[in-house]
Amino acid sequence: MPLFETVKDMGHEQVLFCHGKNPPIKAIIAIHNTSLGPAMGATRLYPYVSEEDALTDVLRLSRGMTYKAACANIPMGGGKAVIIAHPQQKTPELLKAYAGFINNLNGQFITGQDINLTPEDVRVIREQTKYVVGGEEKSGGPAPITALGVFLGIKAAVQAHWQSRELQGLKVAIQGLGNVGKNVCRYLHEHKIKLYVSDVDPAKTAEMQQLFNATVVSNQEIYSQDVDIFAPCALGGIINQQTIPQLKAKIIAGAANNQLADEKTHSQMLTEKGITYCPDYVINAGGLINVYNEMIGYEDTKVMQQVHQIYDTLLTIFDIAKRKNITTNEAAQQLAEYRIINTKKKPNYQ
Ligand SMILES: NC(=O)C1=CN([C@@H]2O[C@H](COP(=O)(O)OP(=O)(O)OC[C@H]3O[C@@H](n4cnc5c(N)ncnc54)[C@H](O)[C@@H]3O)[C@@H](O)[C@H]2O)C=CC1
Ligand SMILES: O=C(O)C(=O)Cc1c[nH]c2ccccc12
Repeated sequence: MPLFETVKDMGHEQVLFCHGKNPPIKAIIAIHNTSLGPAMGATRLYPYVSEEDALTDVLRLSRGMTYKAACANIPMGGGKAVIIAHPQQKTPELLKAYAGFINNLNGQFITGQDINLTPEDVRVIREQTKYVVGGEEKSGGPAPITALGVFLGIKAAVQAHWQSRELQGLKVAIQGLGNVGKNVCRYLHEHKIKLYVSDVDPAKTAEMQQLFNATVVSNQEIYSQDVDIFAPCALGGIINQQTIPQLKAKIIAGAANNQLADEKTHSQMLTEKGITYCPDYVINAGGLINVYNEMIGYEDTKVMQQVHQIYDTLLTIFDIAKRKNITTNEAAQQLAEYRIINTKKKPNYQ
């Protein structure tokens, strides 16, 4: 699709193509919507196969951030950035050059750590720009809060799907046991849920087997497990034409961004199959909630209250979907767009 057609279709305000020769840098910063405040979104460094893939990823992720903030009642806009590079090409010079591009946006984009960036990388970026958040000592990073949000989302989906509060005895398949996935496992195990896990890193599956008596399965088999709930906590695009027919789970509730390979087609297929899908940007808002509160002054009780809202928001979304006979994905998008139109803009964060 021609560039402006796509951007118009998805509703982005600005897309910045960042290029430099010395050091060589290619990055894209996408600002989707700043109606509620400056655009927030962490930066992902990834060796994209093509520039088209990088653009598609950043456009979808940044729009997801707009909806994420709106659904979580965070008065900020949505953006996201990708640096097209292999992790081995990551140098302090590259990160500093990238920080220069963030500065050019004068606070309209606030970023932090996503895939393939470390807290140390964020420190390097912070030397050059004030528009980065995350990695504060006191909050312990966003992942444990994201995991709590996912756990609460699972509870909401169980309530909506089976009208039940009972978690004990349920079976959950978790794909990806990184910072979020392992904490999701911990919450589920504490509630006597049986775990089935996969990860490309055998050390991580072994740890979950040992700590929580999880059953280890391969990445190919994770989709077809005879479980109640599937929790994708690794990559995007995993709900697609190939995987949907394999699913036995009745609920999809996980942290990964961009879970649906094609939002319209695949959310429709899930609805037809009677699967309750928790829209990714609603259930994984814990990370954003955490970094936003670091920015404005962290208070545990406030963060907990905002994360617990994920439960109620999901129930509202399931209810809208049922009443209007639309997918949960469409319902979440409608809720987000309603809030964006009806919320008065806050002054800029500087
Ligand atoms: N950390 C956070 O607060 C937030 C994370 N997310 C999303 O949640 C997902 C997980 O995030 P983190 O745990 O922080 O990342 P992470 O990088 O710590 O963990 C990802 C895990 O997935 C595994 N993995 C990679 N490819 C896999 C495959 N094909 N099959 C199975 N496992 C595979 C990796 O080995 C790793 O253990 C990502 O998609 C991220 O964008 C979304 C919102 C907030
Ligand atoms: O939920 C996402 O995809 C995020 O990008 C959340 C997030 C994690 N760390 C950050 C730092 C600045 C802005 C957003 C985030």
